[in-house]
Amino acid sequence: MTIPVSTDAQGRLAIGGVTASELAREFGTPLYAYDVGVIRANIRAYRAAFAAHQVDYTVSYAAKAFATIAMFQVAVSEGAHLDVVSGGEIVTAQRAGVNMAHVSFNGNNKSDAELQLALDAGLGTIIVDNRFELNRLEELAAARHVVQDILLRIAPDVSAHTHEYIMTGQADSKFGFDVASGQAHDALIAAQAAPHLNLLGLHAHIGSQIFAVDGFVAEAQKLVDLVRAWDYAPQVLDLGGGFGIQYTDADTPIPPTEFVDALVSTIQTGLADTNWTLPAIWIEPGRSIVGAAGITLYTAGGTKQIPGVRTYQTVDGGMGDNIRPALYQAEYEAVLADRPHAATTQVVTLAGKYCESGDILVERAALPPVVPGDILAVLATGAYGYSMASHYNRNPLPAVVFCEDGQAQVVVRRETWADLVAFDEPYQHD
Ligand SMILES: Cc1ncc(COP(=O)(O)O)c(C=O)c1O
Ligand SMILES: N[C@@H](CCCC[NH3+])C(=O)O
Repeated sequence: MTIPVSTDAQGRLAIGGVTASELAREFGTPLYAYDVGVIRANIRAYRAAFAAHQVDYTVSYAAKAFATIAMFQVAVSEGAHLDVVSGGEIVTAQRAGVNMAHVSFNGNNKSDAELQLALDAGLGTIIVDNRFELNRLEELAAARHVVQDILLRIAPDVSAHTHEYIMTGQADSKFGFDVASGQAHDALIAAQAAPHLNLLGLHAHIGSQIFAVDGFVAEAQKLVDLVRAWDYAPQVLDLGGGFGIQYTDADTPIPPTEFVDALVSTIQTGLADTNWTLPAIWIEPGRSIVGAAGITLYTAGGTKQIPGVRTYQTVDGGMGDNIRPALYQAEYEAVLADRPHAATTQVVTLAGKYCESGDILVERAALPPVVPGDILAVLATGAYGYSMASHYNRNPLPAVVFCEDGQAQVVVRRETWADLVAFDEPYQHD
């Protein structure tokens, strides 16, 4: 195991000061358990990194990584703003009591209903992705006699080193205005001329789970070059999210200060010889705020040993609560909750309970002996686990519990089998 874990006085895995196996006993499994202190520390680290530069900045938590009322409350209590991508995330923010002026709205195909909700809710910034949306937003804002602050999302044509499906900044992307064809410049002119839109600046995002600082430097430089070429002094440059975290020993995470220092210095240096006010620098981290804070607890089921091939160790969850291994070949580490530091004696494949051969949580999990009923913990599942969960095979979604200072609180209740059929209507055909 390479990921550091906390333990209680008996050496058992602890989450926010609560013993993991006790969480499992009290709240059942599968269970998403979060150490709230880690979420707070991650937000503080980004904010401190910016504060050290004395620049105008905003750290917006990218809600898509894990969107619940409780999470939004914690994020804003630490001074983070929020970046949302759907009507559902906007309504969750409203229910969490988030100041809507601190919410930005991303997305490549926002519906009319979502844009209307955003305007009516008074969202601070809408990050306009394409020309269709720019025109539509102007019409909707005009109908309401409001002026909406916007950023233009630019496709920065930076190919980040990450899985193809989570790479978004290259030119051939469904996101943002293309620069080379002149679409981005046309959008700038149109946005500046739109009476009900107030252009604050530009946005870009290069992808997710990125470790190399150079991708972010290239992205910041692209935006700097662009605003210089356009002779346009932006009030805001938003560099998106995508900062990588450690899932296994193959990952070498970079501290927030390194990313932030590189972004700030690229923008400062790049604009040093202009007489412009330095734009506010915004970022939108999701995974690096919540990923390491979350652990999924499972109850071990039986094993299947195939001599000379492998041993499957089953658990009571799987691809319905964590689709990332099946979708991106994502890797995780697992520990036995009551003996996280015990010597490992076997390498098993941690398999879920879903009707799918690809329902594997950890391909090669080094573990001590496991017996049915043991609690297994998959580490660093806080981002894109719950938020990408599904009801596949009609399995209910697990509960989410927040742990802090030795206290545990359910913040999303466990679904029941009855919940699963609650929206179904019988078919009546005469
Ligand atoms: C526009 C935008 N901002 C922020 C994020 C958050 O990314 P991450 O969770 O990797 O920090 C994403 C997801 O990749 C995104 O598409
Ligand atoms: N959901 C992806 C990342 C995509 C981020 C959204 N643009 C993951 O689990 O890694």
